[in-house]
Amino acid sequence: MTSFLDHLSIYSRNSGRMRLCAVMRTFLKSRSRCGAWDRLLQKQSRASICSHVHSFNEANIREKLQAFPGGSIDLLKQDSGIAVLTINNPSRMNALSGSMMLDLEEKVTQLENWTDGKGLIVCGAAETFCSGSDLSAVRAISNTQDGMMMCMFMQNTLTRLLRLPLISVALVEGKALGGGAEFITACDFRLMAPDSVIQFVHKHMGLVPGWGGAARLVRIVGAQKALQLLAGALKVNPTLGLQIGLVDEVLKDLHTDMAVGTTLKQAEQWLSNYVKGPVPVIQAVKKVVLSGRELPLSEALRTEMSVFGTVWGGPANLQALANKSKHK
Ligand SMILES: CCCC(=O)SCCNC(=O)CCNC(=O)[C@H](O)C(C)(C)COP(=O)(O)OP(=O)(O)OC[C@H]1O[C@@H](n2cnc3c(N)ncnc32)[C@H](O)[C@@H]1OP(=O)(O)O
Repeated sequence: MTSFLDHLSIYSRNSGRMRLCAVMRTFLKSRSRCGAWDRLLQKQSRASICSHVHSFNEANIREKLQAFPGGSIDLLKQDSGIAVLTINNPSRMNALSGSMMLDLEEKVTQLENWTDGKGLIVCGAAETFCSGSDLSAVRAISNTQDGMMMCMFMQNTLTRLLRLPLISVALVEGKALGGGAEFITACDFRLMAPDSVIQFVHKHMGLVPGWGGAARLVRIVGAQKALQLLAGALKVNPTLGLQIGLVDEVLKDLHTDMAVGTTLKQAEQWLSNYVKGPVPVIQAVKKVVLSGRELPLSEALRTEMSVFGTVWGGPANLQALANKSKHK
């Protein structure tokens, strides 16, 4: 547990004012009766890490965010076990308004409680992904304290999104800019439509990522490439995305191949390869990979064992044994 908490100490190094680390330690230690998985995962953030932070008034930030309405985050949970989360604010290229940030958190909570879920596709409405934070809200809360509160709220929400026991994929059509580029790093996989672009434009805005996008990007593409993408504010097209490992697949061009269906259909098809099978097994797969990704080895091994215990001798395991499965 120590090392995981040490990861969190970055908050206290970066912000003398907020003194997050000590508070988070106390908070997470108070949960020590739960398994490693529970400690790691989202239930802590439901109560919200943020609410335990000195000088972070969650009600206050909610009120502030609510003052910037527009757009919505729509969630469709399907019988297939794949949900579709749509960033919906087309008149602003799906920029995230304050109310959409609140909406996103509410939808993540719903997904945390979705016991039948296996997969998640995150996409944007009207053939574009997301142009980042709504600039009118950014302008209005440009003081440091409000900016940091918004940043923490979004970090918390996107961390919970990434930690869902669902296999998630971002479907990038059009543009994923700024916070939109950060958003896609909070999914397990990324698919790009042929003419789409991912760009961490933060540098051009006099910013760095704040929604956890830099930390996640380093883990996805490595520190060298992440530095290039952020310092150069490079435009990542599908070819570059594939080359650096930011993108897992480029979708077929709808204009040249009418048979492939919509981009969403293509994404569902792609994801279906990874979510075939019983819910407990698919969720267990996500859990062991997530703990391997986030925890120190010794703790990841312990978590893996406890997750293993949930499927060993379970219905799917017994069925496979009874069928004398061969894997030719
Ligand atoms: C920690 C988070 C950091 C951040 O996310 S900071 C925000 C970073 N994002 C940006 O700076 C994006 C700025 N926008 C753009 O570069 C361009 O609008 C973009 C997305 C390339 C689209 O260009 P075009 O296709 O030419 O379309 P356009 O410029 O006419 O935009 C259509 C309407 O959408 C609006 N829009 C686009 N991005 C927005 C945003 N982030 N916040 C608020 N409004 C935004 C834009 O103002 C325009 O509205 P209107 O038609 O002029 O009323």
